[in-house]
Amino acid sequence: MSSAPTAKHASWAYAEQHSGQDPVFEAARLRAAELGVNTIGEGTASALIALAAASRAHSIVEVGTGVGASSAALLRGAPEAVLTTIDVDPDHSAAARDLLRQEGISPSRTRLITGRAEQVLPRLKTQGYDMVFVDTDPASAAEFAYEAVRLLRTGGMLLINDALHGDRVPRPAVRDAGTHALRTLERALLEDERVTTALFGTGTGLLLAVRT
Ligand SMILES: C[S@@+](CC[C@H](N)C(=O)[O-])C[C@H]1O[C@@H](n2cnc3c(N)ncnc32)[C@H](O)[C@@H]1O
Repeated sequence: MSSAPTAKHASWAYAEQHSGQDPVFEAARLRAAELGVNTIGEGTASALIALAAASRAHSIVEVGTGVGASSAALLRGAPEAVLTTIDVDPDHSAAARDLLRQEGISPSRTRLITGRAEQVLPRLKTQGYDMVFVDTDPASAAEFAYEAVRLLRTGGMLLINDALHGDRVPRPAVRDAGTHALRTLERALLEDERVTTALFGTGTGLLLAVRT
């Protein structure tokens, strides 16, 4: 028997707070509010830390640095990793640099690229990476995801943030372009024989595709 929607929501809210408040992610949230950009919540941060730790990643690519919360989470989980992170907005890259300093990450572990991911991703090495995290806008997520699958080694993980676009993707009546793009991407990855997928309700949706 399925649980009532309110109980489901309470479970989701409880899971989001599983790891408790963290000063680095709290600082990220405040900086993101100042800059008017979204950032990951505590639930997504703890998922990224755990998945990066499980993957024992050495090389990670991130699309959508923002204020650097997800960068900090990925590098905290994978202490041996070097992160290549791309953002088109120099103010966001600067905020991320500050946050990573606060997290105690050596600058030698991050390659912060200010530029459009459409131009940067094609230059990165095929099967050269253990993880790719995509956190930009829904319309471009599909394009970046296809590039990301090319970048991954066998066993590597692609993670698409905001894969449920808030709560829009599960509601059939919602048909805006971004929601449609994310539904199409979910189906495309499900049918892609190079990966195996799982869709988590963490944060605003986290779609995982593991390169087989
Ligand atoms: C939701 S924010 C990322 C939040 C970040 N992952 C965090 O946890 O703080 C999305 C970011 O994607 C960047 N962005 C949007 N389109 C882009 C593109 N085509 N290439 C590179 N960055 C892009 C924006 O400037 C913004 O900083």
